[in-house]
Amino acid sequence: MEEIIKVKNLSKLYKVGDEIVKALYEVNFSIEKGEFCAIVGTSGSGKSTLLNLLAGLEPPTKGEVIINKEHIEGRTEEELVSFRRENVGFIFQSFHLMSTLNAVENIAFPLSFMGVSKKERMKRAEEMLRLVKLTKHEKHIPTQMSGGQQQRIGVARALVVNPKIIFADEPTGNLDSQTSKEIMELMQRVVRENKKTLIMVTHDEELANYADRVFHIRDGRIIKIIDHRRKEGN
Ligand SMILES: Nc1ncnc2c1ncn2[C@@H]1O[C@H](COP(=O)(O)OP(=O)(O)OP(=O)(O)O)[C@@H](O)[C@H]1O
Repeated sequence: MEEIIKVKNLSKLYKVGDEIVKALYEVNFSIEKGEFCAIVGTSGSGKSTLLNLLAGLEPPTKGEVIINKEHIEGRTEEELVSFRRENVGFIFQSFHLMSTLNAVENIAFPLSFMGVSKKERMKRAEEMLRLVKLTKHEKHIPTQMSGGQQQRIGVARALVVNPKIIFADEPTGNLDSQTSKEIMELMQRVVRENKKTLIMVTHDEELANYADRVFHIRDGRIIKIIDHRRKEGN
């Protein structure tokens, strides 16, 4: 199995007044290509901090983040911008769709920064629209779609750039429980079919169980890792 993410002794400390907050403290793990991993914990446990360090959105205080055999800690902001563009897709809690663009244009949007021709952008966006089963809503702008449909567009948009890793921070935080399950099933399916690696942050243990492995985090430390793959005999 190919290792896509490895972290070694990863820590993020914040100084607040005279106090040092250990948002993340000496964390070690690795993730294989094609895994769907959930990071679960209560508010303030360090989930978003971990996601931000893995995605190269923030530098660690100490330790190593190795993505696809390359160290990303210690890189300049400019280098991180191109690292993210080439390797990473994001799915957000509040969807972050462009209100004036329709469904297919929203999906195509990230490709406009990558020198892809308009014809090719639309072709790839249409493929993603089919993947998330929203072809009938191609021309709908975000306000003409439900929350669940908007997040399916969010999933398609994250995939259109063909990233190695997709990060999702509370992707169903704004959705009802039934729609949340549908989005989890969609993410599980597209990750499997497209052999993508997905790292999702959630405070919801039930939704976390859709993942192959669940990392439980408390006070900035990983306290246990539940592996569902073993149960299935894989
Ligand atoms: N910029 C910052 N300055 C100081 N402390 C911070 C900063 N960012 C996060 N923290 C602290 O680090 C700890 C972990 O925060 P983090 O945002 O990672 O938690 P979380 O598990 O994602 O929480 P939530 O579910 O509420 O988003 C918390 O104690 C938080 O107060």
